Amino acid sequence: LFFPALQKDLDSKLFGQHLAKKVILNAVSGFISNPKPKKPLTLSLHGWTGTGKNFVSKIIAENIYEGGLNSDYVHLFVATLHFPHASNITLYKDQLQLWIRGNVSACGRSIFIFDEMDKMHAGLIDAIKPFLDYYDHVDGVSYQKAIFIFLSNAGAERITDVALDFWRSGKQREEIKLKDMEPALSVSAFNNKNSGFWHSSLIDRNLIDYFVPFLPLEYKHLKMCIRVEMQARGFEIDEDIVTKVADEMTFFPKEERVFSDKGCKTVFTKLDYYYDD
Ligand SMILES: Nc1ncnc2c1ncn2[C@@H]1O[C@H](COP(=O)(O)OP(=O)(O)OP(=O)(O)O)[C@@H](O)[C@H]1O
Repeated sequence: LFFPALQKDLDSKLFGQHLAKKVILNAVSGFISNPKPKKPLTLSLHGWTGTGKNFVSKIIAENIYEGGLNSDYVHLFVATLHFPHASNITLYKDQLQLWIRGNVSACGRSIFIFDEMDKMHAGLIDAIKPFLDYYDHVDGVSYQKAIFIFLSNAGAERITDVALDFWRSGKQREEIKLKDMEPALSVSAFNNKNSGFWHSSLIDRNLIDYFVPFLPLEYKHLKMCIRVEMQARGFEIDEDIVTKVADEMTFFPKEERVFSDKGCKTVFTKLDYYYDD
């Protein structure tokens, strides 16, 4: 495979996401090794909160640019932070287009990450659409080497249902295939009021290259996240504390308690309690 460093990072750092790992590795290494892509790479990452969507985006960025998210060529937009007021949409739209254009003119291989896609105003999605398409140039600028990564919780409930079905029938999580997730990531799934129909306008025009499902995380994955954090803080791994922190998290569904409802997101603050001196 073309991108051994990315593979190594995903294998060692990303827990419990065999589907996402595979799709992302193929998509990114294929795209980077293609000298003349016909359109920018567009990835849409879906899943429950705290399951690794931002984390993976960071790993991708770090493998392409030194400094990762801090690189001048990597841009992160968070809908509620950068585009908070619906009344300013026209302004945001112009700014966003100028910004994307300016950055891609300076570096063709710019990376744009849009977090909270499901909270993004439809007008803003329209504003980025032309950049995602199969055009050689848009006003003299070629966007074909750029990478756009969209993050959202859209489809998360359906992804979780599929994972739960597998769990209930005693099958291994790793047996879940991409094809099992197709219904969860289909146009109809996004067309309900909860996930917003932002997606259908991108899907209809085939502007998204890959839909990447993130599975809800289990107890054992939380423990893995906690161990990583302990080591990062320079502590020996203390399995007693690992268990205590993992036990403090809440799991769903109520009866079976299989999946963490915050993913790995809050394990780190819970750890503070044990190392507060
Ligand atoms: N699958 C995972 N493997 C390893 N670490 C993970 C995983 N998922 C989450 N983490 C850890 O938890 C932190 C929070 O996860 P992250 O921000 O990636 O969640 P997210 O899926 O983007 O959530 P949200 O939908 O709420 O934005 C990460 O920075 C990482 O340290």
